Amino acid sequence: MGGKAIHFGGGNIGRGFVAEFLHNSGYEVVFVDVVDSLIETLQKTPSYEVTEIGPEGETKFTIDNFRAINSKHEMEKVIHEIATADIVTCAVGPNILKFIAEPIAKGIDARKESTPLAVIACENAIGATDTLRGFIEQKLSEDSKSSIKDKARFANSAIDRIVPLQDEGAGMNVKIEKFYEWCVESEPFKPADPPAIKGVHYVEDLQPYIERKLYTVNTGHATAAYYGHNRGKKYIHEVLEDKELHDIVEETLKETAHLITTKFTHISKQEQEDYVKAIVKRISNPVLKDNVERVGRAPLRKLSRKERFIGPAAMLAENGDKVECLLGGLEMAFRFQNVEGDEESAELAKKLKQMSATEATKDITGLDEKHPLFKKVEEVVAKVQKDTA
Ligand SMILES: NC(=O)c1ccc[n+]([C@@H]2O[C@H](COP(=O)([O-])OP(=O)(O)OC[C@H]3O[C@@H](n4cnc5c(N)ncnc54)[C@H](O)[C@@H]3O)[C@@H](O)[C@H]2O)c1
Ligand SMILES: O=P(O)(O)OC[C@@H](O)[C@@H](O)[C@H](O)[C@H](O)CO
Repeated sequence: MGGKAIHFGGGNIGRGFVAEFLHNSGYEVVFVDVVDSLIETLQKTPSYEVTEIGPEGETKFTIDNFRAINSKHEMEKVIHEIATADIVTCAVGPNILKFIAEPIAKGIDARKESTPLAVIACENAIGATDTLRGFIEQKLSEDSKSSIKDKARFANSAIDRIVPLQDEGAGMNVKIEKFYEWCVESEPFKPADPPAIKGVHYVEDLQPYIERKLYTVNTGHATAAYYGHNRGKKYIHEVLEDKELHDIVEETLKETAHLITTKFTHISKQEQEDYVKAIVKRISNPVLKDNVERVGRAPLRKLSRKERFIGPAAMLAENGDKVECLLGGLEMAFRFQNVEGDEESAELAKKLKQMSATEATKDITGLDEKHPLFKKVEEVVAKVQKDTA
């Protein structure tokens, strides 16, 4: 075990989850970020603490054996590190993948290692590594493209662990829930073994894992966040303490549970019910103090075609199944406008002002006008537009 892992994004999930696992598996972690203060602090800090909060109390881990590079100022260094690394991971947000592709491509071009680089994107999105790969391929030399299997292997992943915003003054330390699930595709590494990262669950077929995660954990979370924001709640656990909103979250997850158990027939109704129960318990945890604005952040991304509302609702509507609760959460997501510090929420407000309901539905959700869900979503958009005019 051991080796070197380059991790893009020294934020919450990066420091708190991905780096913890890589560190505990013997890898030296090189953080790459664009925030000067973050990189400077990491460079001055020999170690930081990850505190896992579970039902039986807290467990602390010390993370050391890391370095940090600012890609805004030292791109050549980043490229050199990638050329000599074993693994590249990232947790930067799905919209940032296009910006980190160039140094990865140049690092792959410069590789002389006999083993391929493992590239694993750790974002809340379906096929995030494939998306990153697409951007990387646009920047790769023809030589690397023709021998890509020898130079890099790309595996999608599904990553689940709640890392809330950290307390002011916490420095680099991260408070995190004890529960975790990190599933990674095994197929792309064959015939070699996948990277030895303790705690990673390698799977042949990631689709059921990522869809179940996004359309249960994140659909439930987002429903709570958008209703909560609308009702003036500060934290997710406060939303779940409200009986009416608690029921709304549970009813919404019955709709997505129907989709999951009919689409992936190896997941039984009982198994999905237990999964939902565990998730409602996780997001109700008051110790996490997870802000509704963090969970609702970037509403345009969350309202897009494969995301937590439109993704499951579209598939359910195609089968003529019930989507009313998902539409309720969707309405609240459309109402998440002009939230301080959230650029997408301002852009959402602008789009809803400037476009007709039909145009806004097409533009924001990516739904085709002929799709069986389209009219229902268009009605929601028109209603929000009328109320917020
Ligand atoms: N926090 C969670 O509970 C959680 C759980 C699972 C998955 N995720 C996913 O992980 C990703 C990151 O989430 P987070 O909560 O850690 O966010 P975060 O904002 O705490 O961290 C993102 C980091 O990426 C950095 N970054 C931005 N642009 C960059 C660039 N061009 N190069 C390098 N770094 C760059 C930011 O400066 C920041 O430090 C998201 O896709 C999120 O959906 C988060
Ligand atoms: O990270 P986002 O913005 O896609 O979604 C916000 C939260 O739902 C998310 O970060 C969860 O905490 C996480 O996905 C739990 O595994």
